[in-house]
Amino acid sequence: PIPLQHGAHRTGKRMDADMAKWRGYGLGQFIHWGLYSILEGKYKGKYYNGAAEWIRSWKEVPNAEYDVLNKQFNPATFNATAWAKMAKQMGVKYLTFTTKHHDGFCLWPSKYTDYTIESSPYKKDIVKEVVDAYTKEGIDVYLYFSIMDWHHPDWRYDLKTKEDSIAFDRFKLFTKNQLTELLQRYPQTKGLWFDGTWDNSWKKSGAFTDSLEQYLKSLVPGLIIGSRLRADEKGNRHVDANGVLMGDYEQGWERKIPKTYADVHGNDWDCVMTIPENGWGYAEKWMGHWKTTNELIEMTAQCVSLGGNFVVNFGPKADGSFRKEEIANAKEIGEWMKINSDAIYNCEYAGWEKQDWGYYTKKRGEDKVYMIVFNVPLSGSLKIKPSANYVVEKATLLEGKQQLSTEKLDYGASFIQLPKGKTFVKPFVIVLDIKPVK
Ligand SMILES: C#C[C@@H]1N[C@@H](C)[C@@H](O)[C@H]1O
Repeated sequence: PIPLQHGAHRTGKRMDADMAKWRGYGLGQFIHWGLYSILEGKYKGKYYNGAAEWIRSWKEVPNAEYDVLNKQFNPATFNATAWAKMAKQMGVKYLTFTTKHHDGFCLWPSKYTDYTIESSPYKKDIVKEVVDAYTKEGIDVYLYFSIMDWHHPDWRYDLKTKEDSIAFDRFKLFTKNQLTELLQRYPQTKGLWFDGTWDNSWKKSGAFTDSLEQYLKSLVPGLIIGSRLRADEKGNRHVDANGVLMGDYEQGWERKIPKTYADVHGNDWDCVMTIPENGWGYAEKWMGHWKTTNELIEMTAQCVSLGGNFVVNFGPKADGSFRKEEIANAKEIGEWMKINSDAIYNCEYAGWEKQDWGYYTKKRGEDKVYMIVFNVPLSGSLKIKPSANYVVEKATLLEGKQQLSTEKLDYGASFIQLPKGKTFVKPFVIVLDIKPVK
């Protein structure tokens, strides 16, 4: 291997209790809320053809006009408890919430800049309201933080001159101070979700990213940080020059899901996903296809079946209310999770040969495999092929507990017979009680 001082300091998964809990979440919620929510993806009647939270980068929007939106931000009817209760009903186990996005506006009263919620008519500490409300509902909170900060005068995309480096040194201290502030003000925080770390300035700061991660974990032992924070001393991100993951889990699955288990390289991972095709902050017009609840449930099953978590993004309006489509998705996912969450929470990759009807998940530490069925074959028989180290003792519909008959086939496969005459109109789960083969 290539000798590295600031590459990965651990190979393989983190195996402590905090990470075990993270591994078992299954379903999470992302929330993007900030000044961009005021513009709603449009400006002077023209619609931005990009992600709404990036509208400041659109040439139609003068930065000076965007940057004073803080004077308008006033979600007077914002109710963090209502958000948390919607999330609880949806069945999410963790939240990732934007404290500061690329525009540099802080939703907490940071003392390291005046570009914060205190400079808005709203004034109150939104991060605290959200952290407290979700924690009270038993949902773990992770704080999203953009390293790239378009508003800060010392931010640099690259370090070309001595002046760049002097400015960026100030910026790195500013960053460290803000992160310290977040962890000290919101001690319930379970982890940090970094973004905006793709530019050369950060890639050239490998040593700093390494010391920063170690410093943050010294402040909060057990803190969970994904692979987007670090760069090694050669400018590699996510994985170091030896291909080893830098971070507690792979954070590259943004709006994409691994195809096979091989794609996750034995790492922990989660997928963060928009309901429209792209766009995280509120946009009046969602771009392209809007994912249905069944699609979002299938993506959840797909992620958990490959050993990851699935995180659905919500983009509330400037007043803190959610659009009706997101409210419907949350409600319908919650109704499905109420019946089927056994197949999602604390489950892992089963390692059985994937079949066309859907996805397997395996309960961590138990002899139970779940079949999450999306495609019922016309034959009404679902083929399964357990891994050689297990035999199936019993097959039961999770909802209603009806036992299903099975028919042995060659090569260790079996058919599971669905009840005749029963039509399935929603994805459903079959529980397989399995026994290890001595
Ligand atoms: C690109 C990019 C950012 N990463 C996603 C999680 C959103 O925050 C988007 O703006």
